[in-house]
Amino acid sequence: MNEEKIRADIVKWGRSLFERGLTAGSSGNISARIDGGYIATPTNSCLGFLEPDRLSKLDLDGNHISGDKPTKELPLHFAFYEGRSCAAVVHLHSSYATALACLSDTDPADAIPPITPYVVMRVGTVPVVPYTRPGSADVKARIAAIVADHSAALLENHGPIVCGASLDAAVFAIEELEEAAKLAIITRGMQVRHLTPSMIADLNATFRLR
Ligand SMILES: O=C(O)[C@@H](O)C(=O)COP(=O)(O)O
Ligand SMILES: [Zn+2]
Repeated sequence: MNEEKIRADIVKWGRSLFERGLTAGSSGNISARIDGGYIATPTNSCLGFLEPDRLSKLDLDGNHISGDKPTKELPLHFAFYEGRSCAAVVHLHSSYATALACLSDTDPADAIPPITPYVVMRVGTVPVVPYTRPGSADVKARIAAIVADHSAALLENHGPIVCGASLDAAVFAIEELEEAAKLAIITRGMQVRHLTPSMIADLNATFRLR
């Protein structure tokens, strides 16, 4: 949780996610724990062009200490930090996960069908959290209702959010969530073989990163 390393990693991952088209314009936000607080992306910043010294520094209560004004989604990020043991939170507007968040027939309790092992191992079951306006503190109660059992969610009509035990883990998980959402969309209406409950239990027992 070295601050300089976290700042460099947020810039590195932000650029990588942006350049691969996983979030566009000034959408998305990233935060990570450091000793005594957090580093977060500034509001209205483009993840592709972050500067380490301009990232927002917060104390343990989320108060802004230095750097540019933080993302307006701090209530969303803190709902994960307060509800679960995690070290980083990543929110994107990636296309396929966001598409699932917009489809009215997505299962709100289990938005990503378990059709490959990796999504079970890295992400787990993904609920859809009812719509709140971006930046609204109302999202806190909605996340609080699911966060004990889930490290990822789809924000209804908005996009995916994931937390992880490290920034790398959170990024890998949201990338896998996007890939699994893509598979779910492109195989819609086809005869898809799902992993069975016993296959999922075996994966969870063997691999699941909590
Ligand atoms: O969708 C939104 O407006 C936010 O959730 C978002 O993605 C970017 O907001 P900022 O981090 O405040 O720029
Ligand atoms: Zn957003």
